[in-house]
Amino acid sequence: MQLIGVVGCGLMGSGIAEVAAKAGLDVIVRDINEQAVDAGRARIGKSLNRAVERGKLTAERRDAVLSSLRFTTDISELADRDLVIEAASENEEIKKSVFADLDAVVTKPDAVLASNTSSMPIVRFAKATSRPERVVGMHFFNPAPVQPLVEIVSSVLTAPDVVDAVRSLAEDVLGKVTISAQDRPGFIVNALLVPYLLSAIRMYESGAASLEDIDAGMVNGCAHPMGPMRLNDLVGLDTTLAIAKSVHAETGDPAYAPPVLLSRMVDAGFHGKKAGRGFYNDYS
Ligand SMILES: CCCCCCCC(=O)CC(=O)SCCNC(=O)CCNC(=O)[C@H](O)C(C)(C)COP(=O)(O)OP(=O)(O)OC[C@H]1O[C@@H](n2cnc3c(N)ncnc32)[C@H](O)[C@@H]1OP(=O)(O)O
Ligand SMILES: NC(=O)C1=CN([C@@H]2O[C@H](COP(=O)(O)OP(=O)(O)OC[C@H]3O[C@@H](n4cnc5c(N)ncnc54)[C@H](O)[C@@H]3O)[C@@H](O)[C@H]2O)C=CC1
Repeated sequence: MQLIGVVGCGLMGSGIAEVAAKAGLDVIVRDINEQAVDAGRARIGKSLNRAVERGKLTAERRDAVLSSLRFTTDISELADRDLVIEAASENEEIKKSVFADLDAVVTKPDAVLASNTSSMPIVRFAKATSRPERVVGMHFFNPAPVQPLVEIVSSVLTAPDVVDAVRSLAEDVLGKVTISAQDRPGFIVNALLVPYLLSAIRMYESGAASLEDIDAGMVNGCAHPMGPMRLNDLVGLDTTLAIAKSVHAETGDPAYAPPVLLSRMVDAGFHGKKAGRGFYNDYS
């Protein structure tokens, strides 16, 4: 797998594209319009510049990585890819339509189509294609260049050789740690993480504690790198809401029900750090 496509260059797509390009792969990134493409390109450039400033990457290597990345708004440019990783917005209809489009344009019969969805059933995306056995979940964590984990999610239709191929790419080429998850709501990590993040929002919403105290509690009491309210902002509140809705719709478990405050924040356009404002309002 040398030729990689990434669909969506928001927070995760740009991070995944950066990881793949740094690993020496040829990467084409597709988003829906020039504005989104420009934002993704800028995000990757900023991340690579930061690595140069911190002495983790040479300027020459940064330039080589940037030149192995191409950006497009035309999905047909992904025709020759060996692997396409879908990282579009957490919306089932958008993702199904991306998979149907990929099925129509990606030509190699052994190509793999992967989804970075946080919560949605992989089998539904598989069924949007004529090759459901070639569809798998590759769930990276945010920020993708930093977090080691990739959850490999097999649907009931995924072929074993597809699972082996993406695991070996994630571990041997991208340098990630993998775990195997079944195609169940929230897979492994988010099944555990979502109730925690939503509980923090409920605690804040109830007036029981301030944002700062909730976060300071988990950072200083449990050695988390950031507290849950900052983490909600990092993930993106629109994405957090979509994940909660999706897992709650399937499980009916009240632990996954989105708090009203979360919906209102999204209604207001406060989508977290990426939008400059979420629960916190100190993002420059
Ligand atoms: C309710 C429903 C919700 C469910 C949501 C589920 C969403 C999903 O599907 C799954 C997920 O991804 S869940 C999120 C998982 N991520 C986390 O938990 C992040 C926790 N935070 C951290 O790791 C650090 O605070 C963090 C790394 C972010 C920042 O660390 P620091 O505070 O120490 O900041 P820095 O000193 O600036 O950075 C440390 C090192 O990391 C590098 N770095 C940071 N951000 C980066 C970025 N965006 N891109 C590339 N590199 C980045 C930074 O350069 C530095 O590297 P070193 O120089 O080697 O130390
Ligand atoms: N934000 C997070 O912490 C994590 C998110 N994820 C998952 O990754 C996926 C992307 O999330 P983010 O990058 O955070 O979202 P984001 O909102 O930052 O970016 C989504 C991108 O998808 C693009 N997009 C929408 N429709 C598209 C289409 N039809 N074709 C191509 N691009 C399209 C948007 O223009 C946008 O640039 C979601 O499935 C999310 O659940 C997975 C792990 C962590």
